[in-house]
Amino acid sequence: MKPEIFKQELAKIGIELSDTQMRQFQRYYELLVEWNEKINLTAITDLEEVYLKHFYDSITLANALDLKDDNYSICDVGAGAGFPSIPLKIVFPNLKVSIVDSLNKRIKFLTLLCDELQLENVSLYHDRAEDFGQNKAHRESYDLVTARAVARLNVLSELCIPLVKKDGKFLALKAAKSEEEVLESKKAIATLGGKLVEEVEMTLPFIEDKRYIVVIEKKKETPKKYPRKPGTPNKKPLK
Ligand SMILES: C[S@@+](CC[C@H](N)C(=O)[O-])C[C@H]1O[C@@H](n2cnc3c(N)ncnc32)[C@H](O)[C@@H]1O
Repeated sequence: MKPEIFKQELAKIGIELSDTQMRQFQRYYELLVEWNEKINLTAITDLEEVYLKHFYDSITLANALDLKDDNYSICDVGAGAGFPSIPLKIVFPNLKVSIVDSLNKRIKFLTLLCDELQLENVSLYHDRAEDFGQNKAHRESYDLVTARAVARLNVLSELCIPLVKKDGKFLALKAAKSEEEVLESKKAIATLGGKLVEEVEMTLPFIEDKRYIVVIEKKKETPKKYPRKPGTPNKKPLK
């Protein structure tokens, strides 16, 4: 998807990008490709593919809730090179973004990126989500928590739901087969204090790939023992 088409496709879903925002995406692309030569950030480096499969795909989260007016705090768990939260921050500058990732090289890239793009109200944390979720400063403190391509939903729920404040939402961006993952995770979601609200289905333009946003609302406090210690959610997923 060429940058101009990206702009047109976003306009179709009610998002109008300014010249400044278009320049921010262009600079994001340049830095991503430049840094990808030094540290592994993404397998996708072709301009049109980055605009579609990273930038546009990240912004599809806006199909699940209106991000325009509320000054939501959003935590992106395992954002890697910044997806989905940095494209969302460019489009919705009112968001208060926190990113937690266990790889310091990626946090360093994001520090430089946020500086170059002059993004305000972005906090970056080098930490494991399992420890971050037990940290009083972050536990049950975000309106929204999101993640893309980090783990299966049952594992991801343990990493993300503890960070969501009561009545807030966990939004998992998923590619195919999300129904299977949702079924497998139902009990874990309930154990962690969440409730499945809906699965928003959409299709990426041009390539017709299906995408899903699993929306989980936090109904009750998460029991203190979750998340368990680093590595355990992955080794012994909640059943
Ligand atoms: C496959 S990458 C996906 C990155 C990005 N979300 C995307 O969609 O392009 C997974 C990222 O999650 C991070 N990650 C994996 N497990 C984690 C954990 N337990 N706590 C924090 N970060 C984690 C990795 O360091 C990596 O940057």
